[in-house]
Amino acid sequence: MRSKLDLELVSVTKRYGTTVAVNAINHLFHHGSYVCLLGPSGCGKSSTLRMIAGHESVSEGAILLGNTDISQMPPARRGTAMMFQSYALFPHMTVLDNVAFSQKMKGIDKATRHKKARELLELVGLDTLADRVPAQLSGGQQQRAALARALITGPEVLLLDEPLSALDPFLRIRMRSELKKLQQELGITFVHVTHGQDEALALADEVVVMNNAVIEQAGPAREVFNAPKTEFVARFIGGHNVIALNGKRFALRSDRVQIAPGADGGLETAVASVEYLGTHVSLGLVGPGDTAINAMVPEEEFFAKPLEQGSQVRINWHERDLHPLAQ
Ligand SMILES: Nc1ncnc2c1ncn2[C@@H]1O[C@H](COP(=O)(O)OP(=O)(O)OP(=O)(O)O)[C@@H](O)[C@H]1O
Repeated sequence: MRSKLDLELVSVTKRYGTTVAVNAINHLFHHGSYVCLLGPSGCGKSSTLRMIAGHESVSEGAILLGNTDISQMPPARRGTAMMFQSYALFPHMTVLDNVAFSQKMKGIDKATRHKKARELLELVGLDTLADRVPAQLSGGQQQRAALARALITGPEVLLLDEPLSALDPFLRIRMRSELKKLQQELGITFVHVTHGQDEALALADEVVVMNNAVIEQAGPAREVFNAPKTEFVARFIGGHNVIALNGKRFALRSDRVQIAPGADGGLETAVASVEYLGTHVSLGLVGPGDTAINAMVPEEEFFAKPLEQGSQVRINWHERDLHPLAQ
């Protein structure tokens, strides 16, 4: 069902000179959903986000928020707000003034804008640090300040360009759950650009996988992971093998590869590498025609019958775990 605040891209193209960064993409972002734009470097994710924000012009096509074409509007009037990778906080201003900045530009009086800024700082848990300058904040706190600053305009769509990339791995995982919680509390749309597959799967109600300036596949995180449609998606989303059988190509999840020494059927492979990963052991296998196959074996199962580099092992799978890929 469509809502009045859905965001829609209609045949949106971005050209920089002769480079086509985004090629006639169509997509409907449902209001109130957490969407991750996922793809390798240079696939057009940031250009897409910047066009939605109004920081980059649209070469062709339209961007609709509800029934309004926002593609020619100035950024501040669109109903969108952007949080940048570097947070872009003003170093000489207090956190409170950073958050209140856009309200100051609108000519809103000091008492009103500070009251609003304090509300936002409370929302992100920074109310006690309002009088500090950005250099006196940790990476995670700077990120929250940047979030509060973006949210003060009351956007219907928050655009986040690699918001977690500046954080160390531990903090990244903590902040990503905070982002999700915040999105759920606010009930607005978050569009989050990342090249991290784990991040997209952990956060997104919908994952939009881009490649070479187009959307290769979009859908709920589980659907994209369990049924990748193309070889690119299967490889990029991770955790899959691409195998050729009878002239067709299939995706097969690494954790669905069964290690069945001595069993009939399946494929005969050689163990090229063994990596202990805690919950699983990752086996690098080489099958007929030098096909590389990865098997993720639960650690208990592996250590019940350990294998070594150079061992021969027969692998198998259920027919239902083979997903045909577009040729
Ligand atoms: N201002 C620009 N001028 C010229 N070409 C650009 C400009 N910005 C981006 N491009 C090109 O457009 C293509 C898409 O870039 P974009 O930044 O949208 O990709 P991305 O998927 O966000 O990549 P990354 O993950 O590296 O940020 C690339 O080929 C890039 O070199």
